Amino acid sequence: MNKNQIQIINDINNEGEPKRSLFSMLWPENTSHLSMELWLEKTRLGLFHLFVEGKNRYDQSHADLLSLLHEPFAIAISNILQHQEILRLKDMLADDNNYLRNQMMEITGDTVIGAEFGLRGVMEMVQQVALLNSPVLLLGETGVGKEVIANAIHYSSKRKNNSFIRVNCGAIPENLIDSELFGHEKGAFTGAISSKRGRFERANNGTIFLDEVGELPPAAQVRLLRVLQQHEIERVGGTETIPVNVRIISATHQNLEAMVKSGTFREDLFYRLNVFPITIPPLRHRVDDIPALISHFLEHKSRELGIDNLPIISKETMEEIQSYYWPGNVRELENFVERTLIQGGIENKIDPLPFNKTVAPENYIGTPSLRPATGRMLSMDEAVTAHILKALSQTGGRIEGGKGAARLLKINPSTLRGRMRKLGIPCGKNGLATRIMNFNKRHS
Ligand SMILES: Nc1ncnc2c1ncn2[C@@H]1O[C@H](COP(=O)(O)OP(=O)(O)OP(=O)(O)O)[C@@H](O)[C@H]1O
Repeated sequence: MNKNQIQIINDINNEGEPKRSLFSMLWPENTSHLSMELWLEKTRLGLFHLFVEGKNRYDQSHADLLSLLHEPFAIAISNILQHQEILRLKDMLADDNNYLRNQMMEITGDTVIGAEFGLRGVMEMVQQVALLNSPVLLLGETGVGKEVIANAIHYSSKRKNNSFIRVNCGAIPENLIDSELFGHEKGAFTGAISSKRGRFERANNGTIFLDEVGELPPAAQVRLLRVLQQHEIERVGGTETIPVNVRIISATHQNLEAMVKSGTFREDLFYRLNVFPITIPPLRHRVDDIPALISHFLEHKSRELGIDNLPIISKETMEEIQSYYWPGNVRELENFVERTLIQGGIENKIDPLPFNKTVAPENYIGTPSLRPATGRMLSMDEAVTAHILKALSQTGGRIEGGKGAARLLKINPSTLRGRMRKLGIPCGKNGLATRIMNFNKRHS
């Protein structure tokens, strides 16, 4: 260090202002001082000050001795400051984490629309499995709410105060999957300028959500299986094994069983993931949830877009919306609400639907409602008719066979036909479709 940075003051009265006034405020007049500035690289860390009673007590030899202590003192002070900064950042991070977790709870955990109606069965299964550590496999078409349900499981589990880490298995390039999932050490490959924790390590003590798990390439399937069996990972380029305690929720819109048969998905991995499968029904099979979903999205989206007046939806428009096929499920409905708000929200009304109903497959015949619009009780015949029509709509009008309505209703196909005749439900598809539409009009 530069010796000039140590100052010897043997008599305060020889110093100029404001130093003299400052020193006389802090120390008695009859004192000598050694003052050393502490620097680390180009950062001034502070001032180290020694004083002793009596004038003319210090000389250059004392200054030289003190200068030997400059580096250790500067390093010690710098460490203390860095430690304090780490503690401050840690507190800040914990606060941020809490805040974000609460936000997540608000967005997802608390807002599973349809939890009491169309998703009731799903939510019952969520409650059964949430507190256990068993892997869960969420099945369902795109946009049905698999991630929403994964969140609900995590936030109802004992792991809710730890991380929920989502991995979109289909969105990570194949050569980066290992490093993304398991992390890497510095220098493991070109571009690995520092070591990095993978998603499994980040999810430790929490939950990892493997979305689109059917998209995992074969090599990554093998490594995932090893983690599931051994509960430990190895970073890319690392030699140590790191234990991880992670709950696995996976999801797919694909038919994994068919993929196992065709050899594109490992059978052993399938059985490990498929411990507790939950199938989330498509939106067209729970049309009674649509009004609640629409008001939920209207409220959220209008807040986001800064639109104050919520549009009023007429009964006819709601019926039209409910009879649509919704191939993109809840996500499509959410986008539809946003688009409608942007286009017509200011006029305070929902314009005629901008979509084309003909996208529904030929055998789609709509889903009847069991809820009478007027609030009156349905007669027994009406309720049975609605129930049969609902089953038929789920089976695409099919009565017989493994995927037929009779199997769904646990009765003989001939008994079902008899009941349908008695209740005036036509058996041919065209007549059936009209019947359901009419029924919906009367009872939705
Ligand atoms: N029951 C629900 N209540 C409230 N919002 C929902 C519900 N289901 C889905 N959503 C919303 O719909 C959108 C799509 O849901 P999500 O991403 O969970 O579907 P997904 O099945 O995981 O889709 P993908 O198969 O494409 O990954 C999200 O914005 C989500 O918040």
